[in-house]
Amino acid sequence: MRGVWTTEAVRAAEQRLMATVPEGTLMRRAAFGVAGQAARLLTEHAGGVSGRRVALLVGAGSNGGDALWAGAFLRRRGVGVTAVLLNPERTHAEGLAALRRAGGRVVEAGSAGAALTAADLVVDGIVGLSGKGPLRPGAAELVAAVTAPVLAVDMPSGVDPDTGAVDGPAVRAAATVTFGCRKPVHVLGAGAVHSGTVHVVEIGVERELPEPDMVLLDAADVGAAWPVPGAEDNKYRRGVTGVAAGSATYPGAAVLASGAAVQGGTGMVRYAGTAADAVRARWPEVVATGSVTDAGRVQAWVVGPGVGTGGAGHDVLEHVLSAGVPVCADADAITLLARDPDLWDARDPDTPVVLTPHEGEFARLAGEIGPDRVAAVRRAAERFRSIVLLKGHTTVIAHPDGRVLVNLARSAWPATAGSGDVLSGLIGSLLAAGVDPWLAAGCAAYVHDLAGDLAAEGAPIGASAMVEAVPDALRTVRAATVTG
Ligand SMILES: NC(=O)C1=CN([C@@H]2O[C@H](COP(=O)(O)OP(=O)(O)OC[C@H]3O[C@@H](n4cnc5c(N)ncnc54)[C@H](OP(=O)(O)O)[C@@H]3O)[C@@H](O)[C@H]2O)[C@@H](O)CC1
Ligand SMILES: Nc1ncnc2c1ncn2[C@@H]1O[C@H](COP(=O)(O)OP(=O)(O)O)[C@@H](O)[C@H]1O
Ligand SMILES: [K+]
Repeated sequence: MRGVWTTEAVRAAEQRLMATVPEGTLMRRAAFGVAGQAARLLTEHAGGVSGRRVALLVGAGSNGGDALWAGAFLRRRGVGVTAVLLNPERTHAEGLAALRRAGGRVVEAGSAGAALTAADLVVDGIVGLSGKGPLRPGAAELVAAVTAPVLAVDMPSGVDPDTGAVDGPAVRAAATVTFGCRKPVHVLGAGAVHSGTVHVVEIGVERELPEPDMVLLDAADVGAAWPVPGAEDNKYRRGVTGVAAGSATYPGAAVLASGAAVQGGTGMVRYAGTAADAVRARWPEVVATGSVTDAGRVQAWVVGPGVGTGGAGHDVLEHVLSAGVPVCADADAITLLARDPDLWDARDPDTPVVLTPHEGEFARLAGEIGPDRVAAVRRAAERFRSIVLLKGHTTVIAHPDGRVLVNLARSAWPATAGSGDVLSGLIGSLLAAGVDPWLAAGCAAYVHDLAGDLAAEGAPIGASAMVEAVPDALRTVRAATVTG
């Protein structure tokens, strides 16, 4: 697992560390990391390092200081460096002196045109963790004139450091070098996209950090958590997943959710609903009945996709919530819970529930998300005493105790109709096997995204192709467990 820490936690850790090392040490370590990545990007985009040109956009604080020191290190490797000062009176003095000593040029924002046009790479040292709001007009004008790839120092300027929200002009980086650990800006919403490829440079601060505020799963974590049957297992011990999804109008939702549960490795899928024929036709291994009351015993239910929001859907949801086994409630089940909160009374308080809304369903259930997605999902998890998984390019999964797991999509190919049904089937499969519901949601989101990426291979796909690719995705994460 990789942690993500808020700026507040990073600053506190930085203060503790600063008391133990000589002044300027952390900045030089940070800048050395920036210079290394700058050299790598110059090689990639301009075919070499020596003789290439770099422009530094330098703001008023330590972020600008990092950029200036990085410029000084790049000078030693023969790079032509020009610093563009956005706020000359408040420029980091030691960093500026270091760059000048190393032979760097310095210009003010008004005369930056030539340096920006000639640059093979631009380093964004405008603003870092103290950033508030979008780029101010002077900085925005300079950034708009950039055509070369941008390397962001610590974070892309103009993005909110703690929410990743972009609310106006902001830097779009090819890569970001950050220090000690990832911060929310690197993994949430638009911030994740604006950060480009994120490189974490150790500067010592990482040793001072408390428990992370959010976590990201690695392939090896997912591989280790995904159940593997042992010699003692049989289909029942592996867990039986009930799927209450689909209808005569939407049989596809039933086929996709059931198929994903099969491919996710559950011992048996029991389908209950009016799309039984369609499910049997595509997945003969599924035991299908017409109603949840005839379904037989299951260890977890997936409920909602395509069941409709009328009386029949309402009754199905009520039955499933009162069954005393973990439930993944998706799609129409969420709309039903939003419309009729009394449905919650059917749930035994100890029954784990995983809610998997997309943004529209989330708004219906818990109100507008607002710019701070993590805070909104945390509030909803606490309010509904459920795991809440908010879908999107960044999937945010909160536990009622405040823990948050984040999954960053590899691509947007999974944004296709029926894709959510696949996710709910995978979650059901893990819940039936007894995997902790918060981890189950995180692992399913990871495998769902990976299956989408493997199926797509750079071309559009439908949700059925994602179901087909689940075994490949599971082989990939299991291989990472063995090798990692
Ligand atoms: N954490 C660590 O361990 C280490 C951290 N280090 C580095 O320190 C950085 C944090 O530095 P920092 O606190 O000096 O402030 P920083 O982010 O440079 O902002 C400067 C000023 O910009 C302004 N400003 C605000 N918003 C703006 C906007 N939208 N558009 C334009 N300007 C805006 C605002 O000034 P204002 O004009 O509002 O008074 C603000 O005070 C951190 O990101 C990392 O790079 C490393 O050196 C070592 C280890
Ligand atoms: N921009 C995106 N990038 C990556 N994945 C996305 C993006 N938008 C949506 N997704 C994923 O696609 C799936 C869509 O789910 P949902 O909206 O419920 O679809 P449906 O109801 O049609 O099945 C979710 O798993 C979501 O995380
Ligand atoms: K920056």
